[in-house]
Amino acid sequence: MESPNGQELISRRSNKDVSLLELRDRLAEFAAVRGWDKFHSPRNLLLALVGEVGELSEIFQWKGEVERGLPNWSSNDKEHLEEELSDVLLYLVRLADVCGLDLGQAALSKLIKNARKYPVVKP
Ligand SMILES: Nc1ccn([C@H]2C[C@H](O)[C@@H](COP(=O)(O)OP(=O)(O)OP(=O)(O)O)O2)c(=O)n1
Repeated sequence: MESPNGQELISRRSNKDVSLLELRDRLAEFAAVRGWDKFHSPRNLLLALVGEVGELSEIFQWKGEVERGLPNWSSNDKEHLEEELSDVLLYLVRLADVCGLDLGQAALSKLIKNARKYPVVKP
């Protein structure tokens, strides 16, 4: 079967909330069925993550300040950005998983810690 193109992938999207646990499990399966589990060590995943952050940075490099919502970007440029953001997220989720950590719970705890550190200052 032919692999779907970008437009087909976008039209298949639903409004269903995507959980970190679902991404974690889909990534684990993706690696397992390809025999890539052995390559997904914490260090390798960290390096892959940093590489993808570099690719993400290239999109913004030399552009000057960019308006929120990217009103002047083409759909191709937005799709490219979505892909690089996704690569970063996917490697991050996978890294947390192979480290045996629950990223969603950790992020919630960190948000609470941040709120305590930076209390709301009323004018
Ligand atoms: N050993 C690997 C290789 C890839 N991936 C997955 C995670 C990323 O979402 C994506 C990264 O794929 P590529 O290395 O092909 O990177 P790009 O998609 O960015 O391609 P390119 O670097 O050609 O732009 O594939 C993975 O899980 N494990």
